[in-house]
Amino acid sequence: MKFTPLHLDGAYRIDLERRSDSRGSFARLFCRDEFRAFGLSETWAQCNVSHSVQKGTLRGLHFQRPPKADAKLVKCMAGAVFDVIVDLRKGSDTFGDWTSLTLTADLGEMIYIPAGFAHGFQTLTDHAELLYFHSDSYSPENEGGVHYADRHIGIAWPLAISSLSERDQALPPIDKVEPIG
Ligand SMILES: Cc1cn([C@H]2C[C@H](O)[C@@H](COP(=O)(O)OP(=O)(O)O[C@H]3O[C@@H](C)C(=O)[C@@H](O)[C@H]3O)O2)c(=O)[nH]c1=O
Repeated sequence: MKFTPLHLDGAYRIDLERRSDSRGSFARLFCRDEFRAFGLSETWAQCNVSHSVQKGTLRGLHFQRPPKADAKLVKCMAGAVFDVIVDLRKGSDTFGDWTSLTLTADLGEMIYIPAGFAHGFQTLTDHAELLYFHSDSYSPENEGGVHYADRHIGIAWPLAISSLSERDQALPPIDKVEPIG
C-alpha cells in the first residue's frame, strides 16, 4: 500500500499495490502493521456500504463526537465520487479547511480520515458504491454535521446536486458547530 499525506494533517490518500497475474489481481485494503507505522487506526469497529443511484447525489458532511469520534477509511467499489473532508478539530491550525480526493472503483484509491473531521461526497456516476471502515461504532446520539454549502468552508462541488437528504439540507453552518475534541 502506498500512503500519501494530504495537506490536512493526519489525512492520507492510500493507493493499492495490486499483485497481478494471469488470473487478475490481489491487493491489501488494510494491514495493521502498515497502518501502525503511520500512526493510523489499527482496529475497525464497523464496516458499512452505501449505494447512491443517481450521479450528482450528495451525502454529508457528517462526523461523530467523543466519546464516539471515529476515523474512517473509505473506498469506492463502483463508479466514482468526489470525496471531501473538513477539519473540525479543536485547536487545529487548519480548522474549517477542506480538501478533496476523487475516488474511483477503477483505480481503487482510498482516503483515510482521522477523527475530528467532517466527511461528505458527491457521486460522479450513477450507481456509485462506497465501502467504509469505522474505528468506532455508529452512535446517533453523538452524530453531528455541517452544511455542505457553507460559504465559509466554500467547497467547490463539481456537479449540480441531484439528490440530498432532508437531514443534510438542514445541517448547520460551521459557525454553529462546536469544534471536535
Ligand atoms: C451511518 C449509519 C446509518 N445507519 C442508518 C441510519 C439511517 O436509517 C440510514 C441512513 O443513514 P444516513 O442518512 O446517515 O446515511 P448517509 O447520509 O449515507 O451517512 C453517511 O454519510 C457519509 C458522508 C459518512 O461519512 C458516513 O459516516 C455516514 O454518516 O442508515 C445505520 O444504521 N448505521 C450507520 O452506521
